[in-house]
Amino acid sequence: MRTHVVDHPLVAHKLTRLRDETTDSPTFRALADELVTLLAYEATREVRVESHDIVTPVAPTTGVHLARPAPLVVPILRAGLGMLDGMMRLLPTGEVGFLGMVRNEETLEATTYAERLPEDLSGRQCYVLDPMLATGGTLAAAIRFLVDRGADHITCITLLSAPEGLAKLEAGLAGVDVPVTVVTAAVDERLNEHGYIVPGLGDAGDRLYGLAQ
Ligand SMILES: O=P(O)(O)OC[C@H]1O[C@H](OP(=O)(O)OP(=O)(O)O)[C@H](O)[C@@H]1O
Ligand SMILES: O=c1cc[nH]c(=O)[nH]1
Ligand SMILES: [Mg+2]
Repeated sequence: MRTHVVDHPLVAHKLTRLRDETTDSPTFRALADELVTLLAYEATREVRVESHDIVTPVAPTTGVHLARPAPLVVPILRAGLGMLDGMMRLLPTGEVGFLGMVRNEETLEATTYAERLPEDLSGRQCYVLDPMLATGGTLAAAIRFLVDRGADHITCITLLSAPEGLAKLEAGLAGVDVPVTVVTAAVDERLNEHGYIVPGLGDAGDRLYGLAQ
């Protein structure tokens, strides 16, 4: 597993505003949207392209276009939905599959409550969107879903990651024969006793969409 921390002053600036507890929901949504577009630029560095002939007003030339099958973008509900538009701005011809997952706040175990993915992901590049990689349980389960269906290249985009979660994810991927990359805006200090990222930004889903029942 590779981890790529996007080191850019605009990312750091927007992330600081996102973390601030005084940032309201509309601003939080706008910042998450802007941040994911900046991260997506790095995350799509290995997106597959193929040669494509065109004619400019001056001369014929050969460029590239995105290869088929189209990449699959997978937001993890709820909070990953806040990253979807920002991602699709860069990959408008991508397809979208959905995974609904929630972490039990006592046991910190993730369970899946919704799944709408193509049955066959053979030969597909997948981009998983989830703002928070805390214990890593949610992303580990999401990656397993995609690998079981045949995905052969997986990139996870997160806004914040915890060192414990990155280590757990890497250990859990031992024996998985698919390249996995995590692209993140920051690796924070640690998890607290409730499994929250420190300093973090709190509950991403709640800050995007309000308190869950
Ligand atoms: O790395 P982990 O320890 O698994 O935690 C991370 C997960 O927790 C949050 O989701 P949550 O369960 O709060 O659901 P929500 O998006 O509906 O708020 C977050 O959006 C991640 O999906
Ligand atoms: O810090 C955290 C950890 C898990 N989920 C969140 O939304 N925030
Ligand atoms: Mg939540």
